[in-house]
Amino acid sequence: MTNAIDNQQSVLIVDDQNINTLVLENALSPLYTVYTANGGQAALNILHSQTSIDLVLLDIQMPDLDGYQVLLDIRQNDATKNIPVIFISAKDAAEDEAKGLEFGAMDYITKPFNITVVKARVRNQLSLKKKSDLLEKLANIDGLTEVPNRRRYDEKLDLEWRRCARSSSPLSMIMLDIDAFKPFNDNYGHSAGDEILKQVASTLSKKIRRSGDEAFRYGGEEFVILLPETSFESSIRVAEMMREAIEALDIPHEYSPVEKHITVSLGVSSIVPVATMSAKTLQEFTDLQLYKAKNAGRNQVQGELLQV
Ligand SMILES: Nc1nc2c(ncn2[C@@H]2O[C@H](COP(=O)(O)OP(=O)(O)OP(=O)(O)O)[C@@H](O)[C@H]2O)c(=O)[nH]1
Repeated sequence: MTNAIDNQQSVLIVDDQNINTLVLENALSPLYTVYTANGGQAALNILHSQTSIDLVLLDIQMPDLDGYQVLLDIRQNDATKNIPVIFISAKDAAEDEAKGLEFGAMDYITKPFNITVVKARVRNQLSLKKKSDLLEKLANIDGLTEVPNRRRYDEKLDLEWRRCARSSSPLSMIMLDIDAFKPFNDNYGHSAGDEILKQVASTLSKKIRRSGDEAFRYGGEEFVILLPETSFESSIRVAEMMREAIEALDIPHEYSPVEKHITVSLGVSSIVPVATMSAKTLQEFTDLQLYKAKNAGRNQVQGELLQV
């Protein structure tokens, strides 16, 4: 295995014949980070680990899991379903190639292969992968604040809801809304308002320490933070820390009825999700906590455990 270099794309070569693996590895490792597996199960072990793979070169006939079974697993798994696969096989009949492509492979190379052609096809697939990764990233990021957007939040909420339900662990949510943002915009101007949104987003992102936690722009001047596997008490502490951090920015707001600087209100809730319930239940309950914080005078955290 070659050491990963920053920004270098990664290729996983799967073949039970060592000689094929060696030839491919020699040709590709000067250009990419290369991983190798000598069977289907070994390939899935690599793909299911944290390693990020950009392309799989997959043999079809292997003694344990064959290439079709590996490809099926790749497509069924959320974390791997978008990884392009090139079949590389001695099965060289037109119907084998058609079957491989219909199965979901992006390309099909027959053995014995010409290494220059393999390199060109690998380069083409990796170039497409780079573009689709970029589009995926842009589709999930809020253009103004550069934090993940509502679309990404909807996906993540659904994913974490199901994950926490499986492990019976709490999922917590914080909803945060800037206080008196309308008078800020009205008096300081819309672009000054945009700057505040950027500063709030960046402060929230800095305050997020655990790897599973994430802040999203929910819409307008509202943000939502998801904290998987986090207790209600811990989430209240995180919310209070965020409130203090934004207040500490000390951004003047002469027209706020709350303080003479920018403040935020936060609602917090937690639940141990059950698969039969909708994740929106938690969202609506957290929104209710935010409403309580606004009604109780703003610049504060309100929360309640959601029990089923
Ligand atoms: N600058 C800027 N303003 C935005 C953006 N999205 C929403 N807003 C403004 O956010 C303000 C939200 O105002 P309201 O919902 O009345 O709330 P508020 O004045 O913050 O009052 P409370 O939330 O009750 O404290 C409106 O003036 C919107 O125009 C944005 O992207 N940029």
